[in-house]
Amino acid sequence: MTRPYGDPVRVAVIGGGAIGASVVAALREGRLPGVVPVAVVDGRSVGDLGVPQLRLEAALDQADVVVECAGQSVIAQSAADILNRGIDLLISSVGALADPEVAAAVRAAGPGRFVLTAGAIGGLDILSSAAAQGPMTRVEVTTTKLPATLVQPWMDDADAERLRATTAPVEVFHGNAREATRMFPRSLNVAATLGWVVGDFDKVDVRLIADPAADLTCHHVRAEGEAGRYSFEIRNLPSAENPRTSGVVPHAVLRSLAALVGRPTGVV
Ligand SMILES: NC(=O)C1=CN([C@@H]2O[C@H](COP(=O)(O)OP(=O)(O)OC[C@H]3O[C@@H](n4cnc5c(N)ncnc54)[C@H](OP(=O)(O)O)[C@@H]3O)[C@@H](O)[C@H]2O)C=CC1
Ligand SMILES: O=C([O-])CC(=O)C(=O)O
Repeated sequence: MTRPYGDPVRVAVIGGGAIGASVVAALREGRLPGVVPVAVVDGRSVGDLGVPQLRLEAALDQADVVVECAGQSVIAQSAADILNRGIDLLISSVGALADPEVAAAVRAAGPGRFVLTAGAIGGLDILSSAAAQGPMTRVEVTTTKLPATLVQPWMDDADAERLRATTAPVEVFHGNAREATRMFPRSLNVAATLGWVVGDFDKVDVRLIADPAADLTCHHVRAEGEAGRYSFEIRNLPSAENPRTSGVVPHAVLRSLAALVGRPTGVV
């Protein structure tokens, strides 16, 4: 969307939960000068976040940029439409792009631009550069979270209860990033982000561990290729609002938003 030089960048936030509410609050406090929140969109009432809660259509009428922090269905259902309207899109639910049809539709849409936030992890810059130098031969991530945060609607009651009650670490998933983010859509977007960065969701080997002692959420990334060998261990404090999500994620989203609107903060 074209806007006169110097006009504020208007942001609609989809998802007024742990990430979205923090992003709206930070923007209202002026964290990114010249970037203003104009609407929040959510399927349920989010209370008073200081901006109107609108339906998606009404929010898009007012927005230069959409920040998605709701869930993968929003990307599957609305990303192409948002981009086709010339609105830029920042994606948190990166796992949606592990579906080849969704990824193709998003890549083909425009003139709006889309970017993915690094979210809960880091090191994606060097992995992206390394994958550009030559194919990665090994990409692995082991994520460890509190058991209750990993219960899924597809689990039967007995399995869900066993998971909640576990007193020792237990592996709940081992497979590739495409399958990982489909089975744990609100917990393994990081695995999909690694897949996107190295250009192959199926190459990323993902282990998900439920650990009752995991006061910090851990993402241990190991990768190897022609360019070198990499290992990062990230330990994030879970969000107080939603322990499934790392507390740092809204700050990553704000950092990505700064870059998207052309005001990157230092290291990019
Ligand atoms: N890239 C990364 O590193 C990370 C990405 N994420 C992604 O961000 C998403 C949001 O995280 P978080 O803020 O912690 O989650 P929350 O559950 O706290 O908030 C999400 C909000 O979005 C709402 N919502 C869900 N689907 C839609 C929809 N189709 N339209 C409008 N509103 C919707 C939810 O409503 P309801 O509860 O009724 O569904 C909820 O109010 C996660 O689901 C995940 O996909 C999260 C963490 C890290
Ligand atoms: O916040 C995190 O640590 C990771 C997460 O939920 C996700 O990747 O979906």
